[in-house]
Amino acid sequence: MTQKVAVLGTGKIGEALLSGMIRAGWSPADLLVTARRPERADTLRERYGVTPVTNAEAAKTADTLILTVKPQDMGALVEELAPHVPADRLVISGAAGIPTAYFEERLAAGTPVVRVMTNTPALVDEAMSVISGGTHANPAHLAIAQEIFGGVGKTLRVPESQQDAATALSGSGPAYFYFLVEAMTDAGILLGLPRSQAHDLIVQAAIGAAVMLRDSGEHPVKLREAVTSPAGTTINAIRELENHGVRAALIAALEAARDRSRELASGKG
Ligand SMILES: NC(=O)C1=CN([C@@H]2O[C@H](COP(=O)(O)OP(=O)(O)OC[C@H]3O[C@@H](n4cnc5c(N)ncnc54)[C@H](OP(=O)(O)O)[C@@H]3O)[C@@H](O)[C@H]2O)C=CC1
Ligand SMILES: O=C(O)[C@@H]1CCC=N1
Repeated sequence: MTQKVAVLGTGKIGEALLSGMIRAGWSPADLLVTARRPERADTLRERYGVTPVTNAEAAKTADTLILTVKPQDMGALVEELAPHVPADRLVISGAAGIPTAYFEERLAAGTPVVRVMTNTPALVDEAMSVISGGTHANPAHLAIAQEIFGGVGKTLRVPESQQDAATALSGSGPAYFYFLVEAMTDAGILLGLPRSQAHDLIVQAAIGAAVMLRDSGEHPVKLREAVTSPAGTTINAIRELENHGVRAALIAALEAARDRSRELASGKG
């Protein structure tokens, strides 16, 4: 961990990663951050003891640059960085959609680029980070990305051709579960429960189900069967979910997210 790492564009994902790296034992002295607004830079310095720098300074000083701006802001950032990034810097992109080739075409020839799709549970060290290397990324570069993102949760290496799908599943995934919790809490209110109680019941059901999915090794169908008693309550709910096409809606939703990730590939959004 003797590397200097810079997080460029430290917003929600950048901060989640930064805070996780510090929890995982990185020294704030080895971490640089960049922000577009001075007050944001001040907040990050006060909160984490890290050093705010300009994008150009980060490019010159850090061994590894992690780019966590929105895909729509990536073009401007890469243009600003290009004259300053020596070809031996490892560039990690955390942006949805944008392929490693985009960076390789715009940065010094031979620059190693790694693409990572993480998610917001990085804030609680439960991220799923999906990692792919570009043309010049060797196993050592991938290992650095794995070390950094492994500090905030699980990692998985995939061919870059699967990154848009991974973005639809795990990158956006937390939002689908929050959406379901929100909808089920509304259902609880319809059934006469106070909102806070409905929220607590659904959240604990979600946590219990998630831990069983992770720890039991059982297929989700088996776990669902164990809840679904013959002529019981659950099967009535499942029938309504099927009647309303929830399974088909989820398949279509994730396909739409995958397609949007592909659209973002140009960096223009
Ligand atoms: N949110 C999520 O769940 C996930 C997001 N991602 C990816 O992570 C990236 C960041 O997303 P997210 O954290 O949500 O977005 P945020 O808008 O929260 O963070 C991006 C930050 O970058 C700053 N910024 C933009 N341009 C520059 C620049 N040129 N120099 C310095 N800072 C700059 C923005 O400043 P300002 O505050 O002024 O706008 C902002 O603070 C995206 O590419 C997204 O695809 C990946 C997985 C999950
Ligand atoms: O919605 C988005 O574009 C980002 C990428 C994955 C999750 N959030």
